[in-house]
Formats: sequence, C-alpha cells, structure tokens
Amino acid sequence: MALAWRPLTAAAAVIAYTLVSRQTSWSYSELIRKFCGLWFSGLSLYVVWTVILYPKLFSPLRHLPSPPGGSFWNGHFSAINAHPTGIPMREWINTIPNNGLIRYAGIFNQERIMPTSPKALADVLVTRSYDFEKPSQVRNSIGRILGIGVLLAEGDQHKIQRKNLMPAFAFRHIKDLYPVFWQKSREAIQAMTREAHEGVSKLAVAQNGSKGIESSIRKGWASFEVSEWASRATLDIVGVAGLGRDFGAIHNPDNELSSRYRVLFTPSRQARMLGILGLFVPTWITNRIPVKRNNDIALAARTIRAVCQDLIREKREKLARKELTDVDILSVAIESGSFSDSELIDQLMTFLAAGHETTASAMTWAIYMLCLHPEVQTRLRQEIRENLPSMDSDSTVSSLDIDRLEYLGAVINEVLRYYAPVPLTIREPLVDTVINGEHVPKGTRVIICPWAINYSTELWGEDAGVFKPERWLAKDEHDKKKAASASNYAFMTFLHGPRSCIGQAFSKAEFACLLAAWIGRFEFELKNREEYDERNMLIKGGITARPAKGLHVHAKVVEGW
Ligand code: HEM
Repeated sequence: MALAWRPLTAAAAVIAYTLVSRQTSWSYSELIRKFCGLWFSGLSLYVVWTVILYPKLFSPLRHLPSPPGGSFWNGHFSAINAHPTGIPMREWINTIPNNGLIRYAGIFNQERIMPTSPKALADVLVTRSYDFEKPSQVRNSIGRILGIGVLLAEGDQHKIQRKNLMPAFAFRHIKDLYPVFWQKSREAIQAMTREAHEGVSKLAVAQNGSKGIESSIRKGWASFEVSEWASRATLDIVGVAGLGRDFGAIHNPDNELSSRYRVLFTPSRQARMLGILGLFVPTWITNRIPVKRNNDIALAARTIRAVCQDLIREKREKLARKELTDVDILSVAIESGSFSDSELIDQLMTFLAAGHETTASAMTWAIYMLCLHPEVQTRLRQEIRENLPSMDSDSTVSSLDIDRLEYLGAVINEVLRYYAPVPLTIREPLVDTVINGEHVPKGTRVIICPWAINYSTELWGEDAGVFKPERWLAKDEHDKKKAASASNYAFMTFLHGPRSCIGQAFSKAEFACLLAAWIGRFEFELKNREEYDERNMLIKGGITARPAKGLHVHAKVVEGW
C-alpha cells in the first residue's frame, strides 16, 4: 500500500499555510508545527481508512468469499508470510466455495482478489487485458535493472514491442534453436559427467583411507546440487540462443559476466528488506539508499548492459556487411529493424532475466519429481535412449526428434503444471473494471496464481494434487486434440493472452533438451531421504519458486548410451 505522500503533504502544507496566514502575526516555527500536526493527523486518518474502514465497511468486494480467520488489522498476512508464495492460495482454491473470485487481505488488510474460474481469468488476461498493469512498484524496482522491455512495458508501448518481437519467438524460428539447446545440454552433461567421475574417485580414495566419509554415498554414485547446475546451463543457453554470446557458466561459474549476472538475481536479506520498504516508500527513494545491495545492482547492471551494447554493435556491423546469418533472438530482432540500440538492450536484459531462472526452476522440480517417482524416471529414460543420439555422439537433434517423444512431452507438461516456476503474479486495474461480473475498483490488487489454478480440482479433477504425466498422453487418435483438463485456462504456468510468456516455445524446447540429456545420462536419487516426503521439502518463494536449501541428489552414470 504505497501511501499517498504527495496529496497528503500538499494538503497539509496548504491548510497549515491558510490557517497561519489568517493570523496577524505568525512565525515559521508555528507554520512547521501546524504542518507536522496536520500531516500526522492526515496520515492517521489515511491509515484508519485504508486498514479498517475501507476493507471492512466500504469495499464493493467485501461480500466475496474469503479464507477463514485473519487478523483484525493484518488480514491473512501471517498465513501468507508463514508459507512460500502461492501455497496458501493453493489450499484456498480447493477449500473455499466461490464463483470465480476469492478475496483475501494482505499486510495491513490490503485487499487482494484472486480469479479462480476460466471466465474470471479470461477477463483479466484476455478480454480486458489492457485494463490491467503490473503494479508501479514492481515496474520501478525491476525496471531500473532491466529497463522497460516487453516484460515491463504497458499499453501501446507493450503492444508495439510484443508485435515486433513475436517473429523472433515464433516456432518457425525456435525450431532452428533446437540444435543450440542440444549442444549446450551436451556440454552441461559432459561437465557433470566429469565431475561425477572425479567425485566418485575422490570418494573411493576417501573411503579407503578413512571409513565413514560421505558414507551415505554408495559406490559409483556422485552427488550434485541440481539447481546450481540447472542455473549454469540455462544461463549459457539463454546467452547463446538469445544473445549469441556464451556466458561460459557451465565451464566456469565464477567468470566475471556470470558472477555479475548472478548478483542481480540472487535474493538477499537486504533485497528483501528493500522490497518490504518499497511497499510503503516510493521506489525512487529505496533505490537510492546507499546500501551494498543497491551498489552491487548498479555495478552489475552497468557491466551487463555494456556487454549487450558491444554485442549489438558487432551484429549491426555484420548486418551491414550482409554477413548476419546467426539464429539467436537478438539477430532476428536486429534484422527486423524495429528497435533502437537502447531498446534492444532493454529487451536483452529482459530475456536474460525472464528466461534463465524460470527454466532452471523447472529443471530442478523435474529432477525432484523424477526422484519421487522412479518408475516415471525409468520409463522416460527408456524413451530417450531409444529415440535420441547419445550424449557422446556428435549427432544433433531437430525439433521433430524431440517433439515426437510423447512421454517426454507429458513429463514436461506435468512438471510445469505441478510446480509452475512462477507461483504468482500481480495486476492492478488502471480504471474501474469488471471481473466475472463484479465491479472492481481501480487499483485493487489482482493475484493471478498459477500454483492455485494448476491445482484446482474444479479444473483438473479430484487428482489435481497428484503428479501424473499420463494425464497428458492421448489415449487414442481421437483423443489427441483434447487437452488434459477441462479448460485452456486450467494451465496457468505461462499465463494466457497478450501478456502470456513470449518465451513459452523457447523454454519448452530448452527444457525438453536439458531433461532428455540429464535423464538419458544419469539415474537420480535424493540425498536427503526426508525429502521423499514432499511435506518436508522447504520451498523458497520469490519470483520463481525453488527448494530452499537447493536440491541435493545422488547421481549415477547409466552406462550404455
Ligand atoms: C519454464 C520457463 C518459463 C516460465 C514458467 C515462464 C513464465 C512466464 C510468466 C508466468 C510470464 C508472465 C509474467 C507476468 O506478466 O507477470 C512470463 C512472461 C515473459 N516471459 Fe516467460 N517463462 C519461462 C521462460 C521464458 C523464456 C525462456 C523466455 C525468453 C527467452 C521468457 C521470456 C518472457 C518474456 C519476455 C515475458 C514478458 C511477456 C509480455 O509481457 O509480453 N520466458 N513468463
């Protein structure tokens, strides 16, 4: 709830001046005293209105069904704060009877509404999509790093950017990137295999020398932290396929470019504190507080933008010499002739941010689910090995080779449904609008929650909470066109409509190549046996959701491929 600082300050100043200037003699100190008194009184009234009176007595949405409990002044914040992003909403959607909208209260009773039905989602995402924007706090805090690329642009600016970028993300172009995805997946696997062999032989020495060291690792098994490797691989993929520049993170995660990049998107305590402060104080103030986090961000953003600038110059020169044949997204965008250099830099920063941790999160959850379901892991490995070239062979793959693997497609869709990398996102209507027939005032926070929608028993059936790739398999030829659920709006992982993920085809192809490479080569088991019970898996919520302590696995090279 950003406070209305400017109107409050202006009103207090005008009233204080009017009151004081009516007196025959007055001093500046009296003016300041009056101003402060009025300002704090105004603030108190504002707080009482927004925290108590409006949500409880005046909001036109107060009749909507809400979760039980909640504090008088702090709504459901304690439940929201106690769990990772999206978890309480996942429970509410299936336990609170509703007609398409649930209302709950966030910190200081800030009103939130969550669409739950296809009709309500269609209103926000498609029918009235441009009535809604991302909250300005989100735009201002992320925009200073990324610039205003397609992720943060709004209104007409967004329409133009999206239209000009669409060709670069169309499937007819993405299909040319499969060999890049495959090559990078192979590089990651070869690096992991080397590390696995080294780990195993070190372990053998250790076990011979001193009994009990890492005794939890069985013979022939190495250990990995999955999200770290996934992140390195997806950073290099988006670097090469998006910008035409290899970050080199697979081979050296500590090189300058990837370490700077990681600073930008690694959540820290200070980042969280600044985020909370940003709820009450304008972001132009929080961004300027001289703390380490702000300095690190400024430096990292400068470095990466300079690299993007160099890349653009190189590619423009190639284009002028008619030598630009690269297939990366940047080259396609440059060839379109629709973007200036600074606009291109904003787009590149956006692709790096939007396309890196999201796919890494999907990979991490995929390995977790395949550890929980070894029978799925075995069946998937069999399909991969029967149909794709080995990691040691120099053969590449085409989109046809990957996309015809039905079980791989089913596993990928089910992982993306079950653990959507982006648990929730926020919108705010710019104008008074209507959702599902309800009048929704301008400024009301609307929560689109893939973690809730993807788990809705109404949309997916009673087994919505079960990991079941089979739901995506066509039972027969007639069944092929049928979706796994009753509605297109049941799968919210990439949203829908004009603000849906532009990188959907890119990420699914990338995810398929990576997962095929990992599962084809390794057998995975969880290191921490307690995590075989999903209730013991601690999740770190943020823009993307991840296992809070990383995903530690034992991995064994499966010979014969
Ligand atoms: C599994 C991987 C991915 C998931 C789950 C995902 C999910 C999403 C979601 C939920 C949004 C909407 C965010 C919002 O408006 O609040 C989004 C937008 C976006 N994504 Fe993705 N994404 C993934 C991968 C990628 C990749 C690989 C790229 C680019 C290379 C990408 C580029 C974008 C862009 C540019 C937008 C903004 C689109 C717009 O507003 O018009 N994403 N993504």
